[in-house]
Amino acid sequence: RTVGQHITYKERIGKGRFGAVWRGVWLDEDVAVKVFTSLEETSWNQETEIYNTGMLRHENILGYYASDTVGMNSCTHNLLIVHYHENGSLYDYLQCSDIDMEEMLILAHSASAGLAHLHTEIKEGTGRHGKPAIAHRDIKTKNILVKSNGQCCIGDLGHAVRGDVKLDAAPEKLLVGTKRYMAPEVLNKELKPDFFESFKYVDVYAFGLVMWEIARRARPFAEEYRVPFWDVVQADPSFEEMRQVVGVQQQRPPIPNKWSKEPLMCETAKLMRECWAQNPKVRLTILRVKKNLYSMLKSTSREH
Ligand SMILES: Nc1cccc(Nc2ncnc3[nH]ccc(=O)c23)c1
Repeated sequence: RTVGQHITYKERIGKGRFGAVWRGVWLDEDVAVKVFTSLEETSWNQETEIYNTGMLRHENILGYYASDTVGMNSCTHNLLIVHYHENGSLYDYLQCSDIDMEEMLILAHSASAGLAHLHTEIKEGTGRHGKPAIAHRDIKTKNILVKSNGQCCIGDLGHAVRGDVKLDAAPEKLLVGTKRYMAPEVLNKELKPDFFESFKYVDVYAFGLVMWEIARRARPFAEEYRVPFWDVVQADPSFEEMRQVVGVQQQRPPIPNKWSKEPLMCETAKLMRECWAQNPKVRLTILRVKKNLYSMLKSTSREH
């Protein structure tokens, strides 16, 4: 009896594009199990392969237990078993509570630390397996989870690509990710697939939008939760709609004037602007974003 059979399924907690997510118990551990239907085999394979890349364990990457295939006669199901987080996604978390500036910085910094770990190539060392640089390609608040310690961890690696493998650069293969969060170069179909850095620039653009979603919920200026471009494109926007708004008109989420009264909100606004710049090469690296957020975090009250 392989890993898949030992799971006790408790309740269905999510329904994504790729299969459903269940809360379960496996060997006394709370787990989340993503159940892929057989037609989502590629996404399950990709997410499994990425998780099995060496040295992918990190406090700000969604913890992986196992992948398994369980078959009931004809229909087989592919499973991905990960750590369970009661708070759910950052998208869920930001809906139900506003936050203070320190929480804002902890959420943003920890998410940037997870993305920085993905982006960073770690060379083989004595006794270390190393890891290739990895680009996520679907950064958004729904793919980031909130841990009980208030830090984020990055999930949903189904679209991730490694810097050390040749990518099938068929044009339609490059239009992955969530349209609302697509960078201008993706929407204008100007992405350079043979240049791995361009996938990192795409991640940083989306990270800027995530920072805006978090910052908007920070007291004393907290506003209702909104997704980026909530007021300029319709729900489930088309590719063409997003291309017009982000690619052609170069629109970005609005920075409220009242943020200029508070130095930390000013700096946060500056950071997100440097993430979502139209020209990919002008954007900060996620490592620089992480360092800036950490120095802002240190300047707030409690030590970190
Ligand atoms: N990428 C990926 C793969 C497998 C499960 C998930 N989702 C989750 N993982 C951990 N805790 C959670 N808590 C609440 C809702 C969730 O959806 C959830 C994401």
